[in-house]
Amino acid sequence: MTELGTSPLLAVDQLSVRFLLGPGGRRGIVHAVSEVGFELRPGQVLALVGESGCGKSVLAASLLGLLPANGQLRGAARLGELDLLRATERTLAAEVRGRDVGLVPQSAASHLTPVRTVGAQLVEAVRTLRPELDDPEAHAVELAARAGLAPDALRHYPHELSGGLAQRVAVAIALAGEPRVLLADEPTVGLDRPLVHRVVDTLAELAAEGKAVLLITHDLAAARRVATHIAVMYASRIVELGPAAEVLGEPWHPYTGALLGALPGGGFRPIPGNPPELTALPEGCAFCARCPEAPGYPPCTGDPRLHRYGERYVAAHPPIEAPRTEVAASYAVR
Ligand SMILES: Nc1ncnc2c1ncn2[C@@H]1O[C@H](COP(=O)(O)OP(=O)(O)OP(=O)(O)O)[C@@H](O)[C@H]1O
Ligand code: NI
Repeated sequence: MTELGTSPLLAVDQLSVRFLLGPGGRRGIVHAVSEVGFELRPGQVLALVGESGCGKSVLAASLLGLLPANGQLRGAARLGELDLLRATERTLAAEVRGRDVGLVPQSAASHLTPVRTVGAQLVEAVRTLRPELDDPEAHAVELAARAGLAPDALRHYPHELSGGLAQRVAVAIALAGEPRVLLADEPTVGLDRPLVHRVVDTLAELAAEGKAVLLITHDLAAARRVATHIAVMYASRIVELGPAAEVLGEPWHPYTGALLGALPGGGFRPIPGNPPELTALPEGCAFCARCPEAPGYPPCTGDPRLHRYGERYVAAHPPIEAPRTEVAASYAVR
């Protein structure tokens, strides 16, 4: 696991994103991300899980300066020494996106040019991002190997590749700028289980080499396979955060438990009802309206902020034997 004292590559604190609907927000305000905090250190794979629309992609976009024009940001986010939320577009484009932060997009094939081989596209990424290298072709083959691709795959056009191979091409391209952080937004959507495993295993290997990975996914089974840490997001907030084995082994927030119950191993029990509208979030714990345990045990305090208990953080639902209740001032993932 992580060595203590390693400083975070990415540190997010109290980050909120609002979208104004209509001029001045007169038609409503979407609370897409609320007071989110986490830290990401070398060697960690942090899986950000939660149902569709809870704010995962908006959170990722906000870190990279890719929010739509009606988005408003508050809080703090640092990439090493760089203040991401105050960085200029020029800095974000030149130093962050594709460089310090490698992006593995959803449906990779659609981000590739159909008329050129994937090898040519990978070599071009190397030429652009590593102009100092004498032999970009050789480096492209090396990157492909690190992403689990045989050199032969590079001769193909995107449409000739399976979804799993296309995702690995995307991983290879994301590695071209030697990023310290990899951000993968639903990299396994539409893949069958063995391919899901191969893609996420590749991400885990990169973390083991010292990179930090933020894996955004609906897929708790994939998260269970490779994540060192889990952040569970519901209706714009992180409701639970901690070491993956502990959070998945003994979820404290009933939403985490409900997500696990919807897996094959949990009996495929769907979560009844729908998440609240992000334009009209309730006060307090947003999950209460759907909660199988409400009113129940552990009792819901209704406080939607994360509270810290040792290495774990949970909102609204203190563990049964809570040693101490303290609002998390920061979100050190240890
Ligand atoms: N420009 C925008 N204006 C208003 N609302 C927006 C805008 N962009 C995104 N949203 C809303 O923000 C919320 C969060 O969306 P987001 O894409 O982050 O969800 P997600 O968790 O990534 O879902 P999925 O798993 O389906 O990708 C959604 O309700 C979405 O409709
Ligand atoms: Ni998304």
